[in-house]
Amino acid sequence: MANISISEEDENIILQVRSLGFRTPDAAKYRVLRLALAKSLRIETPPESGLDTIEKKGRDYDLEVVTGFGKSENEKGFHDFDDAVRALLSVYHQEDLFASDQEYKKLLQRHIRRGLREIRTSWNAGHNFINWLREELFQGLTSDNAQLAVATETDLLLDALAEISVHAAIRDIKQGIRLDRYALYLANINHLDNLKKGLSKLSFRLGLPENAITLSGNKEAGVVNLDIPRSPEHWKTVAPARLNEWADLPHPEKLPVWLGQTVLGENFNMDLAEAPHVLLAGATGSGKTVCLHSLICSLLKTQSQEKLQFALIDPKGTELNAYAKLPNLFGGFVAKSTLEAANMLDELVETMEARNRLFVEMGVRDIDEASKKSALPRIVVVVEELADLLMQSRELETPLVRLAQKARSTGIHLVLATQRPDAATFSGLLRSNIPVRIALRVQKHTESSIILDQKGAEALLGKGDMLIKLTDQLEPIRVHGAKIGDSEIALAIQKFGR
Ligand SMILES: Nc1ncnc2c1ncn2[C@@H]1O[C@H](COP(=O)(O)OP(=O)(O)OP(=O)(O)O)[C@@H](O)[C@H]1O
Repeated sequence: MANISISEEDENIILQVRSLGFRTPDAAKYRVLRLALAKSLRIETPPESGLDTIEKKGRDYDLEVVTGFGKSENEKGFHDFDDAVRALLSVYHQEDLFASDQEYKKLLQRHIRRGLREIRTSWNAGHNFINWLREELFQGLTSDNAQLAVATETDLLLDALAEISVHAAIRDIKQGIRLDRYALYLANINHLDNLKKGLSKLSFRLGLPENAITLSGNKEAGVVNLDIPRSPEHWKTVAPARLNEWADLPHPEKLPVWLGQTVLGENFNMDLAEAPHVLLAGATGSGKTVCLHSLICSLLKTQSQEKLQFALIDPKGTELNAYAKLPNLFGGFVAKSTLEAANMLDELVETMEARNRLFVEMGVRDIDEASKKSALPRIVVVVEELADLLMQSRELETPLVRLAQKARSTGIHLVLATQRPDAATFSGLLRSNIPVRIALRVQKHTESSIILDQKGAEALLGKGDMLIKLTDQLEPIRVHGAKIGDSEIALAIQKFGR
């Protein structure tokens, strides 16, 4: 029987695709050879004759298993599509390959070797295999074929769902900013349990990291939303211009803050005055500083100097420099050293107490009532790295806790950022008084639990992908931030300065 010989390198890539791409180490290897053939046929020029020689031979594959050549139609387990392959190659090479088995085998081997070489160079185990397949095999297709690509993806999803015993119909697919949202109709309610339990297997099966796929409710009965992330090349960006557009709208909130857009692209904003304090945590590089900029710039763009002051504490000394020239900074500067931070926190506690005394004299309960009689600015306190601050001086937790417990009614609000969400940084006393939590991507699910009281942040996509929990009762909302840069910050400061 005619054979297809391949090199040792090619045999290695077959093994890799099988175990790391398809993620089924015992899948038939000939599937990878067929993939290589498809890949080679996508190239317009015929494979060179140089491919006929190989340096280090790997092994031979029987054509019988690759195309079904020589198998009788009645034999079980193999579909003989040798005729189809032969016809394809005949058209491709403009020669009748039904006339010569030898010529057919030679050209088929060239294609397979070329295809495997292409796979070796364009895919590696770190890539998302499904996305790679989509790009490599379906790129540049007409819209009809693009629909075919979507259909293939949908089939893959349905197959993967069937493997975890979920039989579903896809009601709708919406392309979000970084995720595709599949609305799945489950005829049998028991399948919802299977889906919940099988989510990580589903992620694995679709070539995604564990927990990458998330589930949420849908208004329609029997329907759930499955959010499946796309690879970063296919993300849409949330442009910083969205913040400007949002800032131009009327805002009933006292301290409106825009943090980005939800999965399907709706603006996400909240009222920091109602929060009334926020923890913002995520691993290094997850986008904390950029998110802080979004928060600060929202306030600069919507508030005036008479209504708002910032108290800025930046133990790293590098992240909040852009705001050093703000006209009405609390204390007049950005606190960087431990001593400066300690003094600033003490002054904030004194301000809180002085305001409380003033409210008693005025016969009012809080800043809202007081502001009707005399202008008092709210104060937003930003700590850029809580862990650094507390490591330098553990005592600084005391004024922070006092502010967290009592400052709300006096119009002082805390925004505490940290890249180390551990029990030492975010102690029980702070936890119970900081209700709003923003989690960017973290390393471990235990860190996610410290921030949100549940896992999930370890599976975020980084770069401003976040889960926001507004109160203890609500499920966190997924939001993608905008990359607010120096020019947006400069413009926001200019607007506030006026
Ligand atoms: N919303 C976003 N959209 C796109 N890219 C982003 C976004 N947010 C952050 N990034 C990218 O991630 C990088 C790191 O962001 P950032 O400096 O905010 O992280 P960080 O969590 O503060 O890191 P560190 O703790 O090390 O300071 C940015 O330089 C930017 O390239």
